Amino acid sequence: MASAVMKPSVTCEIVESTKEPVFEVGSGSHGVTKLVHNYSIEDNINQLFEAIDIRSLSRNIGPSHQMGRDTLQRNLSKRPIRVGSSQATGIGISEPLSLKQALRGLCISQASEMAAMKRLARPSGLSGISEAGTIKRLYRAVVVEANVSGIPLSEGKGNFVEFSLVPEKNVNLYEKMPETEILVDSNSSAALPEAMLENAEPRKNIAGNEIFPLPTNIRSKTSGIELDKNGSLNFGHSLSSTQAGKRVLEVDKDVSASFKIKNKPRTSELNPSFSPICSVTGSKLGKSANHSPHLLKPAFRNKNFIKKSVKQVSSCSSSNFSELCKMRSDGVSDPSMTSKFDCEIQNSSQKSEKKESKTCSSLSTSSNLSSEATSNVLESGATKPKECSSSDSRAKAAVTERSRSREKGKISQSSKSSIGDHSSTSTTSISEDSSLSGSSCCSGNRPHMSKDLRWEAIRCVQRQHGSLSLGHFKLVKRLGCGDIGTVYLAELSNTHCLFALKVMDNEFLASRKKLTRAQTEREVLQILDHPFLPTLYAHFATEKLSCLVMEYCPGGDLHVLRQMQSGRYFSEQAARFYVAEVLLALEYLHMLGVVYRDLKPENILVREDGHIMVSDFDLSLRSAVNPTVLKSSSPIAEPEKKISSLCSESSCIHPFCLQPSWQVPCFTPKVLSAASKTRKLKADLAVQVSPLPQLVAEPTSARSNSFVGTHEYLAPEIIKGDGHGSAVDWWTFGIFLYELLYGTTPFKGSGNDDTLSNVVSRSLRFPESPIVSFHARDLIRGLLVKDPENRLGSVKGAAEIKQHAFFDGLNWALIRCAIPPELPKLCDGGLAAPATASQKKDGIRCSKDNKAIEENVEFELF
Ligand SMILES: Nc1ncnc2c1ncn2[C@@H]1O[C@H](COP(=O)(O)OP(=O)(O)OP(=O)(O)O)[C@@H](O)[C@H]1O
Repeated sequence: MASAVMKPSVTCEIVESTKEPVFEVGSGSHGVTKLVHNYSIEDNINQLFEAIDIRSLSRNIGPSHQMGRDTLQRNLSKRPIRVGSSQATGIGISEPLSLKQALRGLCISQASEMAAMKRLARPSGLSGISEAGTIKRLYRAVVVEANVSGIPLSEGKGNFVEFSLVPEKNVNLYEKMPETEILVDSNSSAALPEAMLENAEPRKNIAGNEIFPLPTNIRSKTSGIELDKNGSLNFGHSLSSTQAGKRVLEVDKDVSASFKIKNKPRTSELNPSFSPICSVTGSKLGKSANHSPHLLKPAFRNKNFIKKSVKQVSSCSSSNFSELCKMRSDGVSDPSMTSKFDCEIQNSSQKSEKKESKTCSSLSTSSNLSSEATSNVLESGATKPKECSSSDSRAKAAVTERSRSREKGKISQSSKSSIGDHSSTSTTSISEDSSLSGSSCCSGNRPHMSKDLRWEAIRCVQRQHGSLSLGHFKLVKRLGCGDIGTVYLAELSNTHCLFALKVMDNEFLASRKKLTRAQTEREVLQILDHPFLPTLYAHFATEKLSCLVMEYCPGGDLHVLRQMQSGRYFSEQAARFYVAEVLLALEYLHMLGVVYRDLKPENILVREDGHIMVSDFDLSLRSAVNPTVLKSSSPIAEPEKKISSLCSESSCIHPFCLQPSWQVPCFTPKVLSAASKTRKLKADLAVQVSPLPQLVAEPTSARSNSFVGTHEYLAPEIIKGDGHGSAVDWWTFGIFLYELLYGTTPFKGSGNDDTLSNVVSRSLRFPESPIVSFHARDLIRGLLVKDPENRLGSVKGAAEIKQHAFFDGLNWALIRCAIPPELPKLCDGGLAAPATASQKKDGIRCSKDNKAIEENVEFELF
């Protein structure tokens, strides 16, 4: 019986095995292993590794036995397991050097892919990671090309042996989050803007999915599940919809530069009966999933679940979008499911076409709008929806539930209004089509939302009815009204798909010279595809009305949310989160050549999951953008930044900070061969790092003389009429941060004129209370520099601002997966914050609106 014996000599040899005969091992200083039994290759390789293990162990057994025992213990605790075994009793790998020898010729990329697959396949609670260090984290699974390793193989047994090196120890999941990875669906990953990916290095696994390292304190947005500090699972936040506190101030500025202001004063009182802030950590998602009829983001990638859902799909009525939508809201996100949906939808549309709409498409028939009335708003040539005898009871129930869920109360209104004057603009207008007729689905080339079933719901209606019209929507409630139109929560009939429907009166727009604004908004919306910006699903127009079908954002806006905070200001942490997301949205807009110009808390809507959505683009300035690659200044020029960026924090944001666990093994195998080496590399980099070039895509050529914005947010150069460009967004960004932190804007005067003069001439002051960190104040100071040339962000745009110390430790690339600040409790249905008396009227007015449309009387738009 062959057995392996460790010789306490310098050269270790594997001589014999006391167990089952596996190897007969040749002796000698080289320790050549000779295969004498035709056991499985797995066993052979395992044995080889045992031998390596033993050999390396023996090296440690020298003069001190104690040392040898310690090493043995250490190494035992790192033991990986055999292929296919769930027990940690297989091969032992003790030292990186031995491992390197043994694993020469490994296919590293395949190894890491398999590691990722295996980790994902394991129950999360068991995904502990041993202390074996970087090498074992990244080499958990390897494919050994046996012939490269010098192991003779039996013919016909194949040349590959798969090893799984998995950790044995279960550890606190939360602690080990930095070492885990998130699987991002290949399609949705495309949604990550490049700016957000600058620090994370995704790699593709076998399935073609991109894998990103997952740092501490993150959750999977797709699953909606997050981990608290104890490692226990919480469900995603939901926030009540709060359209109420809109600072509505209608401002018209005619060509002659004077402007009329209809000021609806901003009351700063909240209804005392409104519930104070309370944590929603817990079961919110489940609740909102039940009550809120709008679609949730794709959820779990759970095989079983998907299978089950596929069954449901195949058995569901092909014409019933409700089912499809519901299933999507239940979390079906698998691409295969989408194609399945597509098939079903295709079939459904074909079938229903064949049946000449005799079978109930009921897409518009259960609408509140009567067919007679809808004929008024149906565009010319559109097929008039047929009457349907049976309405969708589930849709009705959902709507009833929603209307029941409207909470009562009173909320403050904002006095900040947007001033829009394009009269003197020198904007480069990029217009696609200005015709106000026809309808269009805007799904083209939008990877971020491509899996969203709402696209298909709209397409389905278009297929069935030729084009989309107002008659296909049930208006659920009025969300609010702006300078150029009124926004409704609307359900695409019979689909459970909710949208924000912005309805604009063409005549009104023309008479107030606001057609350009409406057009700008549509054009900007059409090019957006970003997690923090709204999706435009479709737009259509009649002779009388123009409509934008947008993504509905149920969480209200930051102005209202701020007033719900104690002290009416956000904590610094919450403010940092919101401004960071806004910054990414602005960065994306600037890259598209869009200067936003209307940043204020009122325009920052909160999604159900607590992340933000920047809205309202009618004041945007569009221009060409010239991306420039700027060479960073030398590390000597910015010693503080560079060195501080090389910190030990796993969530460091600085592009120069190379996190060992974030390295892509394919490119840096040597760096990752041992934790100590990585540490050394990191230390070396602190000295040697050479500056990387930076991509700057600021629309620096954008110039305008328009007097646009909101008084308290207007940049000095706008007020002075000096002409302005993208730097105005960094000014407003400073005011925005100030308001979130202090609950007021810095230059607010007793009236608008006062405010404007303060903006131009008064120096920036910070109140003593609340106490705000130096970094936050420093950032505000940098942004609120009156001369736009010297303003932070004016040279390198968002990239400059992102590097400010206020954002230290923030993971830009994965912020959309970060846990948003706690939100006030959702009211039932998650649709609305407390309704004001006027809102209560709105509820009634909603139905009146429909009536108004029906009767073609003055539609309450403005
Ligand atoms: N996608 C959306 N989801 C939910 N609510 C929305 C959405 N878009 C707009 N709203 C709400 O509808 C209201 C009107 O929005 P709109 O953008 O038309 O006007 P505004 O913000 O006052 O801008 P402006 O007057 O500058 O056009 C706002 O209170 C806003 O909160």
